[in-house]
Amino acid sequence: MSRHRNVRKVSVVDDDYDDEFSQSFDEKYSYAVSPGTSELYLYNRNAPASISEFIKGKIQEEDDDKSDQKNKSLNDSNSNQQKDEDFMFQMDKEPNFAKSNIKQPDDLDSLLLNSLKLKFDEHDTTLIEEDGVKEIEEGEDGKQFDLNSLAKIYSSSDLSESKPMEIKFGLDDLSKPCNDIDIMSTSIDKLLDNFFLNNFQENKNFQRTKSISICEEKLPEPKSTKETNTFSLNDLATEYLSTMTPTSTAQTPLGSSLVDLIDYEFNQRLSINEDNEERKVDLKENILINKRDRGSSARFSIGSDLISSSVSSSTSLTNRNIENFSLNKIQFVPVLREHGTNLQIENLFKLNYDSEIADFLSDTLRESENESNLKFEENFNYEKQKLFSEENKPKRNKILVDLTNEQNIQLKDTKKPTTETAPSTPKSQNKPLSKVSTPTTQSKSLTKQQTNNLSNSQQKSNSVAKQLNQLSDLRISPPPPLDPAKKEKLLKQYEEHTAGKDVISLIVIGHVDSGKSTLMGHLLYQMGHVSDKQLHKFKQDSQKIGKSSFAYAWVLDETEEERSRGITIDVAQTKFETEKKIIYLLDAPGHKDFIPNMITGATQADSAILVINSITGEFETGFLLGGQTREHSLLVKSLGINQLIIAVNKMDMNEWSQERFLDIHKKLSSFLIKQVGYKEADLMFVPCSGLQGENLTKKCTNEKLTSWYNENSSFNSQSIIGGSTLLDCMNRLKPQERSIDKPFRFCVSDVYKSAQTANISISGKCEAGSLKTGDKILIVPSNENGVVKSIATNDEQSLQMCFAGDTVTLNVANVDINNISIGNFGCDLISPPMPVSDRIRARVILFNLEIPMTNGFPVVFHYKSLNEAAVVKKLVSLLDKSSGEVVKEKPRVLNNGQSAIVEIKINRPICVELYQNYRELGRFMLRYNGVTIAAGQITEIIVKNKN
Ligand SMILES: Nc1nc2c(ncn2[C@@H]2O[C@H](COP(=O)(O)OP(=O)(O)OP(=O)(O)O)[C@@H](O)[C@H]2O)c(=O)[nH]1
Repeated sequence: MSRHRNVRKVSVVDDDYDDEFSQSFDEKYSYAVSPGTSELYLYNRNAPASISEFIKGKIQEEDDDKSDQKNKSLNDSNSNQQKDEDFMFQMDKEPNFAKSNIKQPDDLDSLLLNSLKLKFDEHDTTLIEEDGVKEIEEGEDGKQFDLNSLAKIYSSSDLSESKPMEIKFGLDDLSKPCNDIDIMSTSIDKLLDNFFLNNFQENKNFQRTKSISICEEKLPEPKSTKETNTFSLNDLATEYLSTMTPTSTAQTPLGSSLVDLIDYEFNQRLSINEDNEERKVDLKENILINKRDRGSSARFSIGSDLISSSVSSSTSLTNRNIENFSLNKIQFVPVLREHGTNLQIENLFKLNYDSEIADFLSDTLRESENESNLKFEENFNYEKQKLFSEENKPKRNKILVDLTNEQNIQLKDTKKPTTETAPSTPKSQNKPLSKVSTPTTQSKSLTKQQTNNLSNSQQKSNSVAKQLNQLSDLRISPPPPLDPAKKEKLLKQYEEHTAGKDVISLIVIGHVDSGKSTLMGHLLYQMGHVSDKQLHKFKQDSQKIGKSSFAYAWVLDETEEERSRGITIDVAQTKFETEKKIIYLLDAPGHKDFIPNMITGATQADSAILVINSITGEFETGFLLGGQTREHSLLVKSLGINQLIIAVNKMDMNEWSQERFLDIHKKLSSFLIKQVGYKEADLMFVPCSGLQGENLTKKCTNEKLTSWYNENSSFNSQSIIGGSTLLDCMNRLKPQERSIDKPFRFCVSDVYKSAQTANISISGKCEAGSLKTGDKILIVPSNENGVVKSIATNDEQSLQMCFAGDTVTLNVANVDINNISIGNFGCDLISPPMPVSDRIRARVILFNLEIPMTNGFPVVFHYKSLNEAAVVKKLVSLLDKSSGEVVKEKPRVLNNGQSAIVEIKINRPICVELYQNYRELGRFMLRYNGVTIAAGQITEIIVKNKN
């Protein structure tokens, strides 16, 4: 269901992990306890300890770990510290202890300060007071606090009987023993609850159920609107709505469906009433109205005012699936999930701007496959059409050409592109369907409406006129060859850009828990991309939640949910260089629920490391039908990944057994060669242990391995080169062909407002061509155009140019974030832009089909970072698998293992390229019911004629 996914970046080079992590929380929330500690506490469900006891335990543990010097200084002041700690402890235990022991306010201040300083690890701290609230402030070298950096002391100044003293650790919560707290597994839940509860608490007596504090006196027992202590977001949202609109009679009942809530919300917000029939089309349209009318400042959400207030400007959509939260950037909007046929708001997810929600709703509703959803789709298109109409024409200086509509395009014979005058009025098209298969010499001019738009644009800017001129020459033709002199210059620039190294995107795949993240985390550590300090922290923190074996995996598994669950959810990406290569590493999730994420990652990769769990029984599980070893290798091959390193991992668990390694090699290479279609020369098997770090970057010294795995091994072959390390295998990967001399194509995987400037940051992969700072960029299909102000790698290295194969972030000026979304493409303004269509013909290979494919077969179309609902409209012809010749026209059904040409209708127009023009962009996957059923190559792009 999740359609757009982001490839999360991992700043493994960032030395200050704490700082980065703590910044993931909104400043509004004063985390006295570091997020990590709060999390530990919350996850430790069975611990009856109060938070303070828990923290003390933690500090004790940390103290135990500290260096000798530190211990010495701590020991020197041991008695005072002990006293302070005892005091804190007593204070938690006995509500009146503080009052009876502190005679003057200063006593308390100094006691607390000392006590907290102790926890601050000797950092420079001061106690400040503002509006009766005392707060510990960090000193010069701030941001280093591990614990309690914002411990607040409320109402303590007069110590009167009437005012209870309250020391808050973390978010303002009730003091509750841990096992009474209803804990949800994601921090986002907690933040959400606090968010709502903060706002409701005064009037509504909502109980705070999911965070922590220590109070000297308990707050009055809150009342709940339910028997239980927890509330669904629905309840809260409904409550919110009734709070915000007290005069309204249209109350939405508890447990309202999503539809009710949205309907209600938008009627309120947009003043849609009975009199305004035009606007009161239906709920779904309202969403789009919101999207377009309210601009980027408005967010579609229940309680959007409140939500907006806690939103920072540099937010970003990382994933539409609630499972895939990253805590790095916090923003709240509802996540929609299906419950049978009823859609309900169930949780939150973050989103960067409004247009995403419309897309998302569109997907969600469409996927539930009922009548109203189809209606929604129509409305969506209707709204989209309206966007391009004269009256709704945005005032900004941009090109508004709906290239998806053939009515807007006139085919004409002229070989010359039109000049800079306004394009001619279109002639009507009578062809029902015009297949714009490749290559074609037809070019297209624009409609009257477009002409007007273009004329306006021309008046405003000559350069835009030039761009429009280019657009009028749209055609799906092979990319024009580059002038030889320019090509030579470009290749020279590329050589400088890469310092003569090959650039390779490498995805790490394999069955769940095979050790992918651990292997890569350890490799990055050995290569110096993770500091000892970071690793120490990962080890400590993972140990605290009983997951010490995941310490290395935490290098790449950055999100709280990934760490607590011990699985990778989103694709994490990092970059490093070897002797011969510049490697973009993508760590994919192994769990079958996250295959769409894995596919998104794989679409960006050139080669793959398939990680195998060599433990007896484990390899077999991953390899059996339904295991991800099989599925992943089939998927990556279908996506055009032709080289595979097979890391036979966890060899420490079977005593580095030669027999086991060779057994796995035999079974797997046979499968990969015979069934998946790899050549033996493109496979490299390497034994290793990610956990022990053996045979990753350095030659293994363990005799159990070196005795049989060396240059003289009798079994050495094309796919086993004895003695090679994992890094050797990476260096041995063959260089990829890059379409550097083709027109620029940039697949958008993330969009967000730049934190530093008013520009928009667009992350993604440069699939073809090149781009330099100062170049203009056209985003399709919205035809948004802007100027590239800067280019940066994901480790924030600034670049003058990017080339095919690079994964970068473009900082673009003069574009509207609302008109750019994940899955869009960036093109240059020199060559014809990328074709946009909702209908293609493709050659597909079918596998995993549980039911035969017939006309009208519903699928999810996975193309680069997009997943779109689609339908296989026609089975055009059955092909001979090896020769590709047509065996049968119009087959009635297709089955597993067959190859065919099919026509696919995608639910909305998207940017696509023909396989023969751009191999990188001509491939896609089809999934049905959560299973990948086909891989395909786009052979024709069909433009629909509405006449
Ligand atoms: N003994 C041993 N254990 C390992 C090795 N590599 C990983 N593990 C353990 O296997 C478990 C899973 O490791 P991960 O790195 O999270 O596995 P993964 O494949 O990334 O998991 P997903 O991404 O969720 O599929 C952890 O407990 C690791 O410590 C190894 O080489 N030897």
